[in-house]
Amino acid sequence: MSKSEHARRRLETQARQLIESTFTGLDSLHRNVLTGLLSRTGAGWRLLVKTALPSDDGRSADAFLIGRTGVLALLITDKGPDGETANQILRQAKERFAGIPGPQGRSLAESAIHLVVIGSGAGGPRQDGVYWSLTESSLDRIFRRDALHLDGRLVARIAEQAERRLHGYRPLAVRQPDRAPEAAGLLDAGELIEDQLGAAQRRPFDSWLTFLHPQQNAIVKRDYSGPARISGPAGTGKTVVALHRLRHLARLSTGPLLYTTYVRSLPPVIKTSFDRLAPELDGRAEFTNLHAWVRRFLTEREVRVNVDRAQIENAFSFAWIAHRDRLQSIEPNVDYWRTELDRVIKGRGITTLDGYLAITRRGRILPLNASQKELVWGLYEHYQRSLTKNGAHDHYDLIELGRAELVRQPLETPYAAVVVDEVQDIPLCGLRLLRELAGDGPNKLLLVGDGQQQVYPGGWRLSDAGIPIQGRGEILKVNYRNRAEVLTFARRFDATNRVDDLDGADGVALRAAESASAGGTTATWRGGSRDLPDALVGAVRGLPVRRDHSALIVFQHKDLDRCLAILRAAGIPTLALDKYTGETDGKLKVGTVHRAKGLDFEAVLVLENTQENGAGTQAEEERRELRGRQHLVAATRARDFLWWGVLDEPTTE
Ligand SMILES: Nc1ncnc2c1ncn2[C@@H]1O[C@H](COP(=O)(O)OP(=O)(O)OP(=O)(O)O)[C@@H](O)[C@H]1O
Repeated sequence: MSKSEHARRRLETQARQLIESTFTGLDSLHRNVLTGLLSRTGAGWRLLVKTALPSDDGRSADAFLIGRTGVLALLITDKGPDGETANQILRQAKERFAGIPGPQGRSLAESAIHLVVIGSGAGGPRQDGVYWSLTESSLDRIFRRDALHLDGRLVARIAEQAERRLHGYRPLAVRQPDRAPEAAGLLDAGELIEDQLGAAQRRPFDSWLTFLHPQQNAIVKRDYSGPARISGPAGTGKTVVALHRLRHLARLSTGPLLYTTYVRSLPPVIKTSFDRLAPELDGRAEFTNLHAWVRRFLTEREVRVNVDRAQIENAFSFAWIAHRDRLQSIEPNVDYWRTELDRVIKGRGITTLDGYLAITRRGRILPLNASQKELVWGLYEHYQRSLTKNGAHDHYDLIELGRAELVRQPLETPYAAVVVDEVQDIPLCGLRLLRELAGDGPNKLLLVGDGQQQVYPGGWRLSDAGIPIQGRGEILKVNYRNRAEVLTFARRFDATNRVDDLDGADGVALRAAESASAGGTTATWRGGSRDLPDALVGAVRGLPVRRDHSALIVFQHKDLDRCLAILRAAGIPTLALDKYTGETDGKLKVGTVHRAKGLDFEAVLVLENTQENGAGTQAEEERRELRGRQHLVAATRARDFLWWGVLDEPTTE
């Protein structure tokens, strides 16, 4: 028998003896479960057991377990409680625990308190939405390492308060006789090592799963009579609040839930976080990007779509060849007109020249008069004709087809709640579809975003999509992600004169965000392409945190290819951000800023290429502004360490 197995058995024996001497007449289920839980107190878990056991009213928790997964109210029974009883037990638990003060002005969030019902296993583990259902044999799932997110000090802080607040419960603990009391009191050996590793930066765990700022907490629970919006600068916990709220709404409803966004890479990572926050909701919430959702929906409805990149590119090329002479005299850059077509005309769902003549082209610097707009319209018509002739659709057509189908026949089982993250990058037609999908009902639609982080050009206001927010707009201001030095660095990209709250009113810029975490490190490099390999490889090898908690972010595909070749030659393993799901795998994450949106990493390396920062036409002016926002997004992905490289030599290869 291994040493650790031996130690475990000893703790179990101690635990069994203690349970048997403390409670008489317990049934075997209670005895076994309490023994299993109590033996974990030797590794730092805190257990409080109802003194009245075995007499049981079934209307309050049998025990509370506090540990690195947060706070669990436990009911040990073979008969799962009905919804009303479960809610009552959970409510009681929340009353006792919620508001326990935590670090940085935060407090224990109601939504972080779990109800776990443990039975003998007849029905197998089951997720119910209100409670997490486990069996004696699946009890270990509570202690899974991927669910841990609090450090020992926070556990001790909650437990201390809990002991004061809980009447009718007694703390029980066992301890390894041969271990130093201070170590045995908090963590097991593996956890201790992990704690020491993390101590270097002292933010090793995701305490957002448990502690929220009072303002964040209020938004989680607020009752909105219609669509609501959360905005605020980078790293202020908008997504964190949205996830807690999704969980809160799930407990109050029965239907499916949807989290969606424009970016493909974000939903899988957010799903991993949500599964940790709400294990009891397994499968009830769907995490998918907007286009993937629409594709699946149209397939289910047997609506034929044909989105083919080559056909889209061909259609545009032919239209451009036919119209470029007229358009280049207004603005020579083809990308400018492509953006006009995509984000202004198609993205806003405009299908007539009159419609185009009537709109204000928000976010576009170059003014166009009516006759110039007519020239652009020629380009659009040519493009659209080519697509139609070939039976092809572009991504905007896909969204419009989805919306038309929803209008024709709404979903059979509507979503209980829809959360739209990074909403600033969703085209207007996408917003209209989402409104159709969620409806205007109370608490149905939550839009989360920050105009300052828009990485795709083109602009709208929520009112353009017919989404009424009046009085239901929230702004978060405390930045929890970026340590002070990183935040100060990122602020150099905050050149915006005015930040919109997504609906035409004033928002809050990054420069006005309050910083919650001191410290942090930044480093810079500037040089030519010949020196880049040494600089980049040196920066990766010198990262002060684990490589798989770090990312390299660039702004163009050609820089991505260049960096990947350098890293490959140096034998540094990488994972494309497109494939990242939030799991740790030993690899450096690599991708463009478009794939890094909404994510965060302990360390971030950014490579900027000055060739991109051209000067001259108004199109370039607009692109420079966009690039500034992209730089801001890239810099604010870093929690503790930011390396900013500037490549400023014309490439020779
Ligand atoms: N209440 C909290 N307690 C601890 N950390 C928090 C809290 N809220 C947010 N954070 C930290 O800040 C990070 C950023 O949160 P989140 O992604 O929700 O911000 P955001 O406003 O959506 O950012 P962005 O707009 O830049 O994507 C989280 O990963 C977490 O580390």
